[in-house]
Amino acid sequence: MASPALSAQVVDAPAAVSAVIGEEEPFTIRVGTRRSALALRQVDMVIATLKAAHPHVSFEVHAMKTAGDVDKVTPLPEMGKGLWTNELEAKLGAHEIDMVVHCLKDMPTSMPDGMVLGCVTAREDPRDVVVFKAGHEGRYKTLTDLPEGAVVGTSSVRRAAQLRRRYPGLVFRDVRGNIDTRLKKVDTEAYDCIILAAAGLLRMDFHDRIAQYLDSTTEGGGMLHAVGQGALGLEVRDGDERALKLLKSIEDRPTMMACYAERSVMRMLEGGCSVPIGVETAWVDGEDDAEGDETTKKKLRIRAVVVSLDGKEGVEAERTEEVASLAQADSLGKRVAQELAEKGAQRILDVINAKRGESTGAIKVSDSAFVAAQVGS
Ligand SMILES: NCc1[nH]cc(CCC(=O)O)c1CC(=O)O
Repeated sequence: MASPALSAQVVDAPAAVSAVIGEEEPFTIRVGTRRSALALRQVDMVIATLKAAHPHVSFEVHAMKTAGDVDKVTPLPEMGKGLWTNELEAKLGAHEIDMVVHCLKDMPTSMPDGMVLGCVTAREDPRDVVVFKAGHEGRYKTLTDLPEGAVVGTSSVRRAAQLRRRYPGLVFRDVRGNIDTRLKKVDTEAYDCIILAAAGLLRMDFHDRIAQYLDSTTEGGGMLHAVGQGALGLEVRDGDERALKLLKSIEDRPTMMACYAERSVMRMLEGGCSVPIGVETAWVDGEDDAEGDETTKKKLRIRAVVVSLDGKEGVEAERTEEVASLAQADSLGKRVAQELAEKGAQRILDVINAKRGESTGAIKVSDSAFVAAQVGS
């Protein structure tokens, strides 16, 4: 990516010079986004990065509400897939916009026909965090400090189920709404703390509300974050080469590969509905070879867990492999899903499906599902 200083020089150059150095014709990209403060902040960040690298391109923000923004009552797992994305994708398909900036974690793991995940940008901290009620911070530093019966706000089955497993004395209660709403609710309603993604809080400058970061190494019982959490996914129409080329310049390849692996695990395990699955990926040093550090291959380590709704059962898997392409990231994810299935994830998913009834469709991890999964979809 060009540095902002270099880009500024290109902008200031006379037209003739621009032509000589191959500067392109100006054009406009219409960028779709949700209307929440976080979504708008994210779209601003993406546009700022794109503009720095491509000063000849203009950007227009088209903000709109999605089903997830409108219906704040129906439990999330019952709202089906694409509750944060469908309306935006319809506009993209109708050529009313050219690109959508999503929280990658809100994007279904299979892309609709005619759309592609053009790129994933640099990831914010992917971890979940604990935010205590204002005034509680003095008394409690971590979840372990909370007394029996303390109320934890989260509407995420993944979060509640993992934490129930580690902290059976805590009570879990739904909390919905944008970040501001949830922070207000923890302060004023009957919650002792809430669990949120670090990424949203950090992007909205609420650093000071973060009391504890939760990950697999958390003392007293950690948890794994959502697939794609903390990353932004930029979606465009398949075949829109101009937009795709633009996105390539701001892609973060290691993040994109890690997220492909995470999404692949989830895609293999889900059927008609969402699965309480946590993941954690890291690039770790591979074997040193004779050439020394320069050629040391980085390996991708992925941990994953599938938990039962009551938190009583959990199936975990971990693999570390060399990954140098999106297809390899995808296969790593499939192997992790296969391992989870072999260890009993299917039993947990069957119970969840039975509870949710027939409307959501059954989850089945079968060999045919593995074969049918599209690499890179
Ligand atoms: N719709 C929920 C949602 N989608 C993305 C984020 C956080 C930001 C991110 O993961 O990139 C959140 C809020 C939360 O989980 O606390």
